[in-house]
Amino acid sequence: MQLEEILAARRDTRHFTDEVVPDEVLERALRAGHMAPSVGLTDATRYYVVKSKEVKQEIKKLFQKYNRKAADQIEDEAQKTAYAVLKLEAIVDAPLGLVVCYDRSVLNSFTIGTVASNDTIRFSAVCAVQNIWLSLTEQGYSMGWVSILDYYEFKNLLGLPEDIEPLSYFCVGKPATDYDKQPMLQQQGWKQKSAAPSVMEVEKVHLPVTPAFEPPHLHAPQNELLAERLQYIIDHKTKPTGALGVLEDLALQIGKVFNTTAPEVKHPHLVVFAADHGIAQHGVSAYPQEVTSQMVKNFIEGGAAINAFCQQHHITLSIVDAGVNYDFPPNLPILHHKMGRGTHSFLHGPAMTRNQVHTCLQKGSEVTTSIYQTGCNTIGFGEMGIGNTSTAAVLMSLLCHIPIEQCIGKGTGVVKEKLEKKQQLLKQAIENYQGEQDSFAILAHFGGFEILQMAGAMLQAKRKDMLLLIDGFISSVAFLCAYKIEPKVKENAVFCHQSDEAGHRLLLQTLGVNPLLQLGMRLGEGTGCAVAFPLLKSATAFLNEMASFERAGVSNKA
Ligand SMILES: Cc1cc2ncn([C@H]3O[C@H](COP(=O)(O)O)[C@@H](O)[C@H]3O)c2cc1C
Ligand SMILES: O=C(O)c1cccnc1
Repeated sequence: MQLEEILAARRDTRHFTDEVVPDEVLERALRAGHMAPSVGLTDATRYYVVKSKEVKQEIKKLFQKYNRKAADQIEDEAQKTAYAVLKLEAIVDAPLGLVVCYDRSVLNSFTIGTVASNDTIRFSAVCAVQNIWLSLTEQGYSMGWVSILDYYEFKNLLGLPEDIEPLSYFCVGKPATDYDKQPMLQQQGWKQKSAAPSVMEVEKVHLPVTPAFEPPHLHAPQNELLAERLQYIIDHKTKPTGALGVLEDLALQIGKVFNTTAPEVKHPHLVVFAADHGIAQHGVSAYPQEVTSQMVKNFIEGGAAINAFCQQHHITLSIVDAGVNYDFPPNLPILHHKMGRGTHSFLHGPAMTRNQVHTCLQKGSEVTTSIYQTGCNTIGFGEMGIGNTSTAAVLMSLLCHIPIEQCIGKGTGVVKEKLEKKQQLLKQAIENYQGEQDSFAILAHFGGFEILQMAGAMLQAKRKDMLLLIDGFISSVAFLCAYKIEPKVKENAVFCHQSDEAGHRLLLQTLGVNPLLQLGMRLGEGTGCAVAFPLLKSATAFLNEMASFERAGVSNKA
């Protein structure tokens, strides 16, 4: 067969005969895969063959679980019915299964072509898949790509080593049909393939113009007279002096921030900034990177912890895609401020550029402005980003000059060897850093799109005289970044909860602040802010509603 013929005949196949695939056929196909280009000559593509019926059956169950999930997402009834009859896999019926994987441990040392995106390792595996597909077609066989799988569960099911990531599962065999020489989905009337490739010419460049982020111009210093008046009112409520403890400090702070003796929390809002981290590729989290995008969907569907607490306290929730490694549909109800598909790993090079730091601060600031315009005066900051306790730990260490060991915690639950690996990697990353020591250089090198957008949002909230609710470890590190730019941001910040993440207590101490709660939580998402919210309401309630000694006719102390 000529190349053109092979290309035209290649089909994503779901219907196979039970004819065994001879070893020579598979070997020839895998040799073709091995001839495919690989980024930086990494040769990181790995193959696993599945022949066992039992293994196939378990993989099929996983497919069925996710296929049900996919079907549930279809709203149109006719489309749902059409979808139900499509055969989208042949896991059990195909004589052979092939798992194409890539070994991400190649990222542990310098690898050509991965500086901009380590997706290139995965893309290399895809090139191998296409070669295998063409070789099988040439030999009279075919393959089907099973993409409806949860890769994390799939990886666990196969017992793949930690650094081996599955690209997908492929059904291999002799095709039982040629689908009338067209893609199966077209033959079945699901969709028509476009007649010709879509091609356009780029005729000019659009050079980025990033205005340097302007630190907030603050209004007049906080009003001393007002502070005295507030303290007087608090002290003359019908209670022993200081008897409402922390609520008194909180009432004083809220009054000062809102510049009134009768403060009210208006349209409270919680923003979760989500982004991915290149460092997650090195296995520093107990969970895979896909969880970030999956949790964003969970936030939208209302299923996360922060949804429950926001609903409980009537707090409006917004989600920002600050740089998740996933392309969300543009019509998803999130704020699209994507800086990229995750930062680069900071192990050997910078996570982002200085320009990106400025853009993050700017975009974060825009998020707050849009929320402020809804009449909100109280804003909480949460985050979601697999690997972000690592980024946060390094930023804390370098910005506060605290040894990294004291900043690292177990994050999502890394223990024993994995925790040791996290410690080693982060130590190594800091040792590898040869750049300047100013805050912006450090922020650019170690990054965190969501952390810096949060910092920008906090600075703008200060500028707008809003009350800032700070959550756990990561939110506090974002605050630290904002504080390095404008220390007065502290006047407006309420530290809601001391997380169980190891570095948080020390960070709060270093910032000289006291958290409202310590509930042993270590989640993030802004949950600490939401849980502490009733305390703010109690603070304003006693200030606004309690009688003074004079009004109630109660005798004050002698
Ligand atoms: C299901 C799930 C929901 C979460 N919600 C917040 N995080 C939290 O855990 C992550 C940080 O921990 P590490 O650095 O170990 O990855 C962040 O995404 C944080 O928001 C979650 C983590 C998971 C797994
Ligand atoms: O305190 C936090 O913000 C935190 C701790 C562990 C995991 N995720 C977030």
